[in-house]
Amino acid sequence: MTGGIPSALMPVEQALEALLKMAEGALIHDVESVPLDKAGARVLAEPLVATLDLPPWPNSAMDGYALRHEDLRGEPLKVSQKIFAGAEPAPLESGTCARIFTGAPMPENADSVEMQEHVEILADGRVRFLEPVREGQHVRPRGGEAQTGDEVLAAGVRLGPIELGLAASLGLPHLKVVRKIKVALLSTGDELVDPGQALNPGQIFNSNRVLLSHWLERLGCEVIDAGIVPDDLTQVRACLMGLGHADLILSTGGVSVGEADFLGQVLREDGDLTFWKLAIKPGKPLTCGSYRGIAVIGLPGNPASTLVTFGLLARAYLLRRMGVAAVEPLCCEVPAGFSWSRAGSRREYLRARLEGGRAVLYYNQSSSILRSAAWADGLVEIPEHACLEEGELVRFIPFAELLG
Ligand SMILES: Nc1nc2c(c(=O)[nH]1)N[C@H]1C(S)=C(S)[C@@H](COP(=O)(O)OP(=O)(O)OC[C@H]3O[C@@H](n4cnc5c(N)ncnc54)[C@H](O)[C@@H]3O)O[C@H]1N2
Ligand code: MOO
Repeated sequence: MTGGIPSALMPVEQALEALLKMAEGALIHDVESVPLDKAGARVLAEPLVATLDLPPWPNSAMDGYALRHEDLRGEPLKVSQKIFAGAEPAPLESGTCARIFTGAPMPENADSVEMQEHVEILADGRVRFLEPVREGQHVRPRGGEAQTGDEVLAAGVRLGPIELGLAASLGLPHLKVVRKIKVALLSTGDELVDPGQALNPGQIFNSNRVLLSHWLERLGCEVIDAGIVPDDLTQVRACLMGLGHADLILSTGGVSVGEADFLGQVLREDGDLTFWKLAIKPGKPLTCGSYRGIAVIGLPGNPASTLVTFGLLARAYLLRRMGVAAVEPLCCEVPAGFSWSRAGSRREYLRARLEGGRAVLYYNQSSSILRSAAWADGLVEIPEHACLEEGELVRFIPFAELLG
């Protein structure tokens, strides 16, 4: 549909598919090595392969006594050594046990551990085992978590606290990650001023810029602040021309049909339009294409429209460009704590909170209201042309999934 103006609204899945295809055609291939403590939110560029066995030696899972199972013949055992975590134990003398603590290496010849709560210490210091001991119990075997050569994380995984902890457990000080995608962030609108400036008649504070720049950083993007551009065709065009060093131009506002909506006009007239106008509420005028070879996503300016279209569509595009496979948020189905009789032709995303396991709606779902999202835990999806009875299951997409 490049260059044309669509008459029908594009379904959300189709727009997502088009965005992911665009992203796959322009994957970021540059790789850099970053220290572990700077690797949060980055995307792993190559599989993470274990360079050692984890754990590197068998060790005790309990505070207690290490023994050789065949030495248990009903008689108490003498304690021949004490082994703390970090120690290098001597081989276990036959017919004895070793005092051992959680995480301490098992001595050679020992194959089982009994927890200290299940033994009795006799007056002469020997240990009587009060419960049957299963051979191998409470021993964490060498390589039980990973063996040398195992792929523990795939390329394209996003590095969060868990993945970084895993890399640290393998002793890796640096990780190879995909270069951050450079996103030029642009706000359009004569009415906008940034917080800290005086608010003159007719003006409003620019909330989209801060919302998106923090969000982009959480997603591992590099933000290029392209400022606020007035509603002026020449200036919008000049601004886009000046952003040729970005991987993506992400704008808000100016994509609807008003006389001052120039972002969309520039893209339609002298860029390449991939799509415009989706069957989504809020967010209908979402515009996507490229300008002089640079990808452009034009989010609608209303704050809740910006939030929904960025969270459901632009986020997936950005992650996929950095090679992330899993770009869809995990969602669940919950009973609706409301009924819905306004079947619409656009798929609707309502800001909702979970209360007693049910989704309840913020009382004002206007796309101009950001407070609704601050109140909510996530978005409830109402399919096109659907009505709902209270208690029916609805799809719920937690903000926690979208924001990270
Ligand atoms: N005749 C029609 N009018 C509108 C339609 C339509 O189909 N026909 N669509 C409406 C829908 S839906 C949306 S969404 C908006 C989107 O308009 P734009 O993307 O062109 O955005 P603007 O007109 O520039 O702004 C909309 C609204 O949002 C405020 N805004 C803009 N930028 C920011 C910002 N950075 N921070 C905070 N608030 C911002 C702006 O002041 C407007 O109130 O169009 C409808 N109109
Ligand atoms: O799509 Mo608009 O975002 O309904 O307000």
